[in-house]
Amino acid sequence: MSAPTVEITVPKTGKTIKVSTGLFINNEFVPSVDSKETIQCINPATEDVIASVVAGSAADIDRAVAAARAAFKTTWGKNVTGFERARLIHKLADLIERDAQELAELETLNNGKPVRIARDFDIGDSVQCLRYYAGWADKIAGQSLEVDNKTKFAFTRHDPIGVCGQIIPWNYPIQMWAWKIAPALAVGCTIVMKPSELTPLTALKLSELIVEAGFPPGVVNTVPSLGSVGGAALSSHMDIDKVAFTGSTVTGRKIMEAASKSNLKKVSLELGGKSPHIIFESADLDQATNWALLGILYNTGQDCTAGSRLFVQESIYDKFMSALVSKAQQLVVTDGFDEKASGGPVVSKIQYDKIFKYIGLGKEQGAKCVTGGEKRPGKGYFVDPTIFTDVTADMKIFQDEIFGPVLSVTKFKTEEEAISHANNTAYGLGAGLHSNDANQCMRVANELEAGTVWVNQYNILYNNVPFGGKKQSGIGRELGSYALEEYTSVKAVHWNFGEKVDFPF
Ligand SMILES: NC(=O)C1=CN([C@@H]2O[C@H](COP(=O)(O)OP(=O)(O)OC[C@H]3O[C@@H](n4cnc5c(N)ncnc54)[C@H](O)[C@@H]3O)[C@@H](O)[C@H]2O)C=CC1
Ligand code: BAL
Repeated sequence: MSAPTVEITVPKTGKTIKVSTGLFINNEFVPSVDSKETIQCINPATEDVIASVVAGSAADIDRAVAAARAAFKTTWGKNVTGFERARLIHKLADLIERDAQELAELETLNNGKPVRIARDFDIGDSVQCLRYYAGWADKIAGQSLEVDNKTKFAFTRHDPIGVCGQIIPWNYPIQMWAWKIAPALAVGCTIVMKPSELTPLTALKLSELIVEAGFPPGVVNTVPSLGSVGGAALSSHMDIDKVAFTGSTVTGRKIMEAASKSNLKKVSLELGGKSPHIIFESADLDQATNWALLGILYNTGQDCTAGSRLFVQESIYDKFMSALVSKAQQLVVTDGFDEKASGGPVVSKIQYDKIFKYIGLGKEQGAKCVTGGEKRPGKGYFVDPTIFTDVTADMKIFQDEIFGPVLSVTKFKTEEEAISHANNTAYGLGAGLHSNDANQCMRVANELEAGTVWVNQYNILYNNVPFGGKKQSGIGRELGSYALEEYTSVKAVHWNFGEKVDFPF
């Protein structure tokens, strides 16, 4: 039996896109084994239901894992050359590039982000990410190690780790899909992908491209499911070798616990943040205001590296803040299909309510809201850029990840004070600083406790540069050659070509 489909007409091109709303297993769309539950996909700009997709069960995860294991043992894993893996990944990248507009519009409908950004940045980067890892696929190599010049040597193999569960969030549904599958496929792993229940549509559409690219059945499988069902089943599965996750720190802890209580699978976690962004008095103030706004408002603040705590040196504070607030008020937050949109709605009612809860807490705890912070009338989960000043370290808006367009600003006097404020957090994902003093840039970058530090810029990532967190922002690295280590298992082979052993020894 095949799975149902839904026809969705996207506003910009007026095209009608057919999306399968079932599970994608063994290169086919199929209904659930036992679940009658569905997940409703909402357009956050209008609050309309776009589609309902299957809510996969634990039994569906079992079926997908079995397909992935069979492929790993037969058509993928060590049974396919790196050259062939590269060819297929390149083909997938080409197909995504071909369908970029359609995919972008579907992404905007379900996630809310501006279609221009979805197409040119999220999808543009995803295509590059696939091509970057396609380049690695035929270059996965171990080491040859001298242990004894006469009778023995050793070498290592970098084997694919096996079947990988990949659990992705809703803030970058296509891009996180690409970041996860590209390195895994490049080294020869097979995949069971669980998209976020809030944004499953593009992962289902991308699954069609997996077939068209020519990947063998079972190499990539997609199971839309609730986190507490499908995500939990993947994390505790006895036949999954690795779980890669992007999402909240709370869920990251659950995944690690489930992994430790099941088969001790390898886990990589890309979690939350409360990233500091420091503006020193020598900075180019016009540029620094632009980067500060991009840091907090890109993707409507729904970004794990959002520069949500801004520290501004006292001597430039008034001038900087007046420019920052005036620019923030010029940004257009509206339906992502509107050409003028710099930002769209936040993804869901839950996220909208969470953001306004924190805005309320900021006001209650004595921070000064200098722009935004009010609900708009009408439909859609729109939150205007919101800036709080006079924020102190004891306030909730200073410590907690809000995941919305809400900036906390704190004034500082000295470099030491700025560093101390910046590191006063349980998180350690991103950090940024602006200064024209090269020695200061180097000193401060060295002191900041974060997996990524941006100097005189913010939030710009490249596929060849590693990304990940320290402290409670995560474990492991994505992107760059570092991500390959997350998906490989190193085997040491010791070879004897002459040494004899006496018996009894
Ligand atoms: N670091 C990041 O990029 C992200 C951070 N977040 C943070 O998390 C907050 C809550 O958002 P949520 O959507 O609830 O995040 P979440 O961490 O619950 O969801 C992310 C993914 O984890 C899955 N999941 C949920 N519970 C699970 C479980 N027990 N086992 C395995 N997988 C599970 C979800 O289905 C989704 O696919 C946001 O307000 C934000 O602060 C959310 C999304 C991305
Ligand atoms: N911007 C990096 C990925 C994330 O926010 O989840």
